[in-house]
Amino acid sequence: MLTVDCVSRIFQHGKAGFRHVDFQLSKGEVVGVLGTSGCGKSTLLRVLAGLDPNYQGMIQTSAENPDQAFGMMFQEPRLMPWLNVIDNITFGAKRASSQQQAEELLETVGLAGFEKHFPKDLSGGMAQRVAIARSLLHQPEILLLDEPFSALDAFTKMQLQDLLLSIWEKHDTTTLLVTHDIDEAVYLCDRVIIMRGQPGQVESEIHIDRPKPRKRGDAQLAELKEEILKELDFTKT
Ligand SMILES: Nc1ncnc2c1ncn2[C@@H]1O[C@H](COP(=O)(O)OP(=O)(O)OP(=O)(O)O)[C@@H](O)[C@H]1O
Repeated sequence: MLTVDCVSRIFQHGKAGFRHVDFQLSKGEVVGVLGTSGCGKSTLLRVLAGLDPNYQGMIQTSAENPDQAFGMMFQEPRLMPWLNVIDNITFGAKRASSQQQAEELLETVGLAGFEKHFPKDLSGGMAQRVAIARSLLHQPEILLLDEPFSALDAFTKMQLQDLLLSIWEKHDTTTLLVTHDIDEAVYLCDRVIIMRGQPGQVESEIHIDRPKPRKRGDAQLAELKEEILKELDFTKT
């Protein structure tokens, strides 16, 4: 569970990344964050992940061990080129069981047998699969995804979205997904938070009450997409 209570990030000279953000995530919930460029989505994820401690407000999780509160994945895989796949996944891990867990995760993401490959030998989609495995290694309470598939081609993106769905089904991982892709949000999320403005604030929330797995062409998802576009002020589409 995650509670974000009146959180703001003010940069030097009083410039705000985002302001007075409030929301909650329940166990196993997948929540999307949508908003126009510059409204503070990435800044918010950085603050939640503990990469930027200079925020105001309160952030609370139910994780007993703070090191296990968040796992993070970015738009690009951020693998270390001099380490093979398995060493990239276990890099920095302290537990003796990490090696075996990494091998299991590699199988989960469809890359069994690629343990000894180096990042230069992987496609963009394969590298993001490794990044997914790495983000799950310490069994985080909450997964933070910052536009994880936006650099991938359409087919690879759909494969990885379906991979996330199967991981959620198995692990019930609470997830916050920042995306620009409204189709992705309505296909994957239980709820979408809409941010607007500069500095950004939470403007509204839309519940995607459709059973999973969903059909990408579902007419009700198309209606929800329309609703989101209206909330974002793209009324002509
Ligand atoms: N270190 C910083 N110092 C000053 N301003 C910053 C800093 N980091 C981000 N900002 C500002 O905070 C605002 C929010 O940026 P952020 O990257 O979080 O937006 P975003 O919604 O993720 O944008 P995009 O969708 O384009 O990725 C922007 O106006 C940005 O210029």
